[in-house]
Amino acid sequence: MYAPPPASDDLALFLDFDGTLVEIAETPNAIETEAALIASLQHLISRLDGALAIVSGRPIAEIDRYLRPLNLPCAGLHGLEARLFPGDPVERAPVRPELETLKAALAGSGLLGRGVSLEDKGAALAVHFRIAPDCEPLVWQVMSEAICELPDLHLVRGKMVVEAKPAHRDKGWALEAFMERPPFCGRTPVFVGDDITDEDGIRAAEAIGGFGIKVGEGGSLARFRLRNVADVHRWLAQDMPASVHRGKLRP
Ligand SMILES: O=P(O)(O)OC[C@H]1O[C@H](O[C@H]2O[C@H](CO)[C@@H](O)[C@H](O)[C@H]2O)[C@H](O)[C@@H](O)[C@@H]1O
Repeated sequence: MYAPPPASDDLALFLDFDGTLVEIAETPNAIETEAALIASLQHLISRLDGALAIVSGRPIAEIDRYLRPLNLPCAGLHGLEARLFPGDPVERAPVRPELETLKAALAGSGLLGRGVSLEDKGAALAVHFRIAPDCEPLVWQVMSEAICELPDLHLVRGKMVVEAKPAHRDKGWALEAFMERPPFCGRTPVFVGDDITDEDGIRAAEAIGGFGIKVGEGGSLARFRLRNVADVHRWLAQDMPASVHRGKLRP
């Protein structure tokens, strides 16, 4: 895999959040967003005529909070939430009652509180074990046994996390939904991401004539690779005037 070409003005850019735009932290709330990143995104939105979207496993409300004052086209919860146009209300998939059964199984497992934590995102659940990596096999076992009885849900692995969600939406669906509409349609889609769930977005981009950029190590369908979050920031900031690069927002 090679370094990507500079971002040109005819792209539609789809950016994962954790591990791509912000460094991975010990817990979900411990991440930090750099002011220079906000400035780069703002500059790119104008260069790409608005064809830039965040596609994350987090809820859109959190993305908005971390990227304030930006309000971008965004897909959250791996596509279960979508805001296709900036400023629109967020469209949300219904919360499946099966998730309550899964929560009860997790509560009864004794895992929570031993360094394993539950992130209840409404329509999706994430079980984190970054603080207790030895618990990974048990987390997977408890969740996959519970899921056997709940065929409408499926499990996806992420970085030190197992997530449960309905299978009908993923990051590939999100990219395709954006690409049907202006200002994305007619452009070359590029998906940038670091995690297993980003491969759906990368596959969708490549399938319609675009390309993927894998961030960090590990196998990927992507044609291009950037080493880390800092390299992503440098790639996004190419061709930016120095004043923007230093993190100065336009009024
Ligand atoms: O699709 P993404 O934007 O990459 O979001 C994926 C998940 O990110 C968060 O968890 C991950 O990042 C945390 C902060 O760095 C880290 O502590 C955790 O171990 C990672 O799995 C978020 O909490 C999840 O809801 C997202 O699905």
